[in-house]
Amino acid sequence: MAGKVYMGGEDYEKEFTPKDYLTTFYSFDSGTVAEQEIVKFSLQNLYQTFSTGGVGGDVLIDIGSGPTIYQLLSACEVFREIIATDYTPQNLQELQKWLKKEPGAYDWSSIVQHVCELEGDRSRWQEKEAKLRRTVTRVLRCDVTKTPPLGSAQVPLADCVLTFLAMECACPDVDTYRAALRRLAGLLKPGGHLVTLVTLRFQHYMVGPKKFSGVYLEKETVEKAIQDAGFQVLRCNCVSLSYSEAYCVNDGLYFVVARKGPSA
Ligand SMILES: C[S@@+](CC[C@H](N)C(=O)[O-])C[C@H]1O[C@@H](n2cnc3c(N)ncnc32)[C@H](O)[C@@H]1O
Repeated sequence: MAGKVYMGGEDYEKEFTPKDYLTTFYSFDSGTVAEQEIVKFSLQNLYQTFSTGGVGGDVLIDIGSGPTIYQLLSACEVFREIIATDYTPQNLQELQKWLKKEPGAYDWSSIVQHVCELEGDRSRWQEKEAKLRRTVTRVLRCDVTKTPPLGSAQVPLADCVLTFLAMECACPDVDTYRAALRRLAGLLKPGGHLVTLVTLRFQHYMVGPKKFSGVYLEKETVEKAIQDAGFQVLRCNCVSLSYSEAYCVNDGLYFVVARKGPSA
């Protein structure tokens, strides 16, 4: 329906079309400049975090994975197991299509090649894809507004929780966002890492013709919510990058690496 703004769980299940989302935001080589710059910013920070940044370990849980795998490409070199999660069943199906190399799966090769270039050898991109497929062991439903966020799934405490561009879409207000971060802290071992990218001053984004809203967050609100959830911020990178206005209305991006304190 023209003009309707979608928000939260049920709307995602009914209205979110993975392929529309992927072609708008992840066309990369053939896409729009603003979206390409944001993917490059994400990949550079993820590469740094999971290489010289020293974040690694046994299990990484990706919260709100959506239909995307770009956020896992550097992490798969330093984690034994990755668990991808999302609210929306059709996103999990899209992920499985790529993981199982099924017909119609999204072509991530230009982004995979970019990550391999960052890591020093662009030619190993097919090896990298195979490595990621081996490392993602589970694809689970999740709802960050519920306790526990992964429902009845039995998962070990993780060494890292990754969540990119999801929490601001999942939470209608700051209190829900703060509570959701505390739930993510509960998924981590003490000393475990939170790695997150948040769109600042987010108003809405388009998935095909559908408009989805979320919570409007300032940098300071994100930082305080992370600290109040029991994390110590180790590294942050706030930039004025914004999406093409036709696709998403935000003003800036905030990348944060934080560590769960002993008492959290
Ligand atoms: C903008 S997409 C981000 C996808 C991907 N992480 C990326 O970096 O492009 C937002 C995602 O949040 C998910 N989501 C919405 N509500 C959620 C909730 N309550 N719990 C977990 N995920 C949710 C949606 O299904 C969607 O995949």
